[in-house]
Amino acid sequence: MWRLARVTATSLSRSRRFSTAIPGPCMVHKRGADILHDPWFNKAIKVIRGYDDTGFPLTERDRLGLRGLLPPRVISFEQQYARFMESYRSLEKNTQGQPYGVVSLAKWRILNRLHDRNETLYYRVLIDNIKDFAPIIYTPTVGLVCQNYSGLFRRPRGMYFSAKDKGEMMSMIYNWPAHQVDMIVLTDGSRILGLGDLGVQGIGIPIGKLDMYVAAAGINPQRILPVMLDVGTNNQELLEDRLYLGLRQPRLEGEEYLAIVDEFMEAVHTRWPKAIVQFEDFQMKWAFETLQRYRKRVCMFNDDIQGTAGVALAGLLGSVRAQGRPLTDFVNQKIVVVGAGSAGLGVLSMAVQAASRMAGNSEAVTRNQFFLIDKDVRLYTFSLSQTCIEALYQFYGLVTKERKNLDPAAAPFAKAPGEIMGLKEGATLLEVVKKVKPHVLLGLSGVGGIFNEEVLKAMRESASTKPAIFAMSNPTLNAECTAADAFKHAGENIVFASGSPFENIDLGNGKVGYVNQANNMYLFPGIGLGALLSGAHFITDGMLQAAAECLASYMTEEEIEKGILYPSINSIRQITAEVGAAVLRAAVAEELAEGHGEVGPKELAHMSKEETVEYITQNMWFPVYSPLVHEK
Ligand SMILES: NC(=O)c1ccc[n+]([C@@H]2O[C@H](COP(=O)([O-])OP(=O)(O)OC[C@H]3O[C@@H](n4cnc5c(N)ncnc54)[C@H](O)[C@@H]3O)[C@@H](O)[C@H]2O)c1
Ligand SMILES: O=C(O)C[C@H](O)C(=O)O
Ligand SMILES: [Mg+2]
Repeated sequence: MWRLARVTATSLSRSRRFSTAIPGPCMVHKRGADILHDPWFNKAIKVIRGYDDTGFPLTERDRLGLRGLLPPRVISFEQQYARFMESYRSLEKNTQGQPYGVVSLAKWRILNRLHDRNETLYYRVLIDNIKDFAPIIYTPTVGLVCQNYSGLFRRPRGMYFSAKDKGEMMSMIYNWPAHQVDMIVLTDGSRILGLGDLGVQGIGIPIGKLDMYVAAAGINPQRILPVMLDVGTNNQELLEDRLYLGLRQPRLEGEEYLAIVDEFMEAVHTRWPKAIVQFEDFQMKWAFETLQRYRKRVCMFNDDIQGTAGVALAGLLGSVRAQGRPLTDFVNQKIVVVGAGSAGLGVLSMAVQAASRMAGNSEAVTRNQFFLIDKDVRLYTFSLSQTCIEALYQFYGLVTKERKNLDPAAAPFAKAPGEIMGLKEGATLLEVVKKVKPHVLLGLSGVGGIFNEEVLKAMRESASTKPAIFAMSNPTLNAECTAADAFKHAGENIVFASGSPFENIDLGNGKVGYVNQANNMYLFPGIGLGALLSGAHFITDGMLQAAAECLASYMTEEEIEKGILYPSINSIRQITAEVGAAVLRAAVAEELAEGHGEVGPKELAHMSKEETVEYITQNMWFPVYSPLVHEK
């Protein structure tokens, strides 16, 4: 089977290059066309011009029954790489000026075709060009892919467990060909980015997330598993779409729903007890419920709640540093959070914990600095002549304890009457920003454009010398505001971060408005990798806190001063190695680390921080062609 390619730690300085990996000989038990059709072993690629470029040396052709199945010319991996990149760049040129959706889907298709044919080359071009390709195989384009799923995927990826498979999952799980699985990303398609319920089409999210696990954390692509729990969909458009490939029924609810998740989790834990399970893009009520249900039974975490919380906390601490204030000044920051969903409440809960630890006071006291805005639905009755009309009125406003049907998960963050500076229950976002003058305005609402010109202008009166605008909703069109609008209306001295990537803004006179990507991609790969290599059976708040603190401390003073709160995506492998080390060392400190492979708990406990980073790095898979036959 495939061996982990070794990558020396020295190559993992903050520059990006990796030294050459030293592949071990790898036996393959397939022959002839079966090898060409297996993207894991295939060394041929099809470029746009339609002919095969092939990297199989003559020895392998003779010994693996490939002679005559390929054109005679053997070209190197580097030549194949250059050929693919040439095809990609010419696609970019030929589609210039076409609508964003057309261009990004065309780019996704050429990458997906390579993924289907030659995984080694696919992951190498992804790792080497992560800044260009992450927005295509991940956010924001992955949202478009999910919306157009039925017409896009050529080769099925991952596994699908549906409500019709009840009672069958324990046997189904053995249909997956890999004996070992390290990372599983699971969704039920109920809240795909800010696009809502996309049913079975949401499988694109686990696939994209796991591509980031391979690219950022060096998880071996033969040991990943994207999973869709298809429990139906409430998306009427999909139910009526004759091409829809999922169950044509409304979503399961209550115990029926949980029974499906339980059965899947039991099956996967039985076959791969050490696999890490990441829950992704579940609607809020199930996101919280499943996290509490499984986090003490399986090594799992919910990325939208916990991964996002860590990334946002790192950005909040960075925005304190950007004001030239000591980190402990975080407890004096006034923060407005728009969206009390799985992500928004996850962020609030981690931020309150961090602030109350810093201030040494109760979480109740600390909550004063946070203001939460979310939807409220009120029943109004009007009398019209003899008839009485009842109408449901939905609006978005400040969450206070006076709110009638307050979601229990949001209750801890509801303001008491005396804490709202004269504001009323349901005060609008603009009223809150004008009155509170917040240091930070953070959006996780899923609704594009709600940080409108008035709201952004009101942020000019912020109590902060560097007001922070975090428009974290995805994909791009769902961002609470664009980077250009933020710098234009809130002023040039803001710090800005968004969930989807925007280009930096040219402010004129040589000044640049730096745009950060506040996306959980900076943490989930390190959380998964650190938990995996630690051998811990659970992912604790302490491990997640360590991940967030590692990300928060990663940036240098000069980067922070420029308004750069997160690392460039080009250094995502370096930050992932450090986050993974922080998570592993937290597991050791909590005596949860049982080791991984030949490295036991004692060795882990004796590693210094630097040695832990190196250990993590040494275990990052890197794509190179391995010999498929022994030379002699
Ligand atoms: N940047 C990241 O890393 C990251 C991480 C997780 C989620 N997200 C994004 O955040 C968004 C929300 O994700 P979620 O899981 O919390 O979804 P969710 O559906 O659980 O929560 C969204 C919340 O926003 C509220 N809301 C909607 N419109 C609003 C408005 N105008 N004003 C105030 N509140 C409003 C809803 O009532 C709901 O409570 C999505 O777009 C998602 O893609 C980004
Ligand atoms: O998927 C992402 O880009 C981040 C996050 O998990 C989200 O749901 O938006
Ligand atoms: Mg998500």
